[in-house]
Amino acid sequence: MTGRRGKDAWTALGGRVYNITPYVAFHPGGGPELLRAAGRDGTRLFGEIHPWVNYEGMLASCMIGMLVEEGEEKKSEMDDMD
Ligand code: HEM
Repeated sequence: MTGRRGKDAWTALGGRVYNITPYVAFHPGGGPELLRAAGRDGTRLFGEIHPWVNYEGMLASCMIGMLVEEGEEKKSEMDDMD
């Protein structure tokens, strides 16, 4: 609950969306620094600071899904059943 209005903070990295909330307290660069990427695509910011960090491994259990462009959402068969 470190995002805006008491919600979880999400970011996108390399085309994947992560809930970074559980990691905020552990980020070596500090919580506020990490949260600069919250609510947006953090790929460029991340790469400017530490491109060598293996975020895919570190945040594997925090992954939510793939980032898609607006209007690009794939409709699932489940929607048709509604
Ligand atoms: C979202 C995923 C992120 C992960 C998994 C992550 C992970 C890490 C790790 C492992 C380090 C230590 C690196 C080292 O000592 O070689 C670090 C340091 C740092 N991170 Fe991140 N980071 C993330 C995002 C960000 C973002 C978005 C920013 C800035 C906007 C940021 C800013 C920093 C800074 C400034 C340090 C350096 C701290 C120091 O050397 O004192 N990080 N991060």
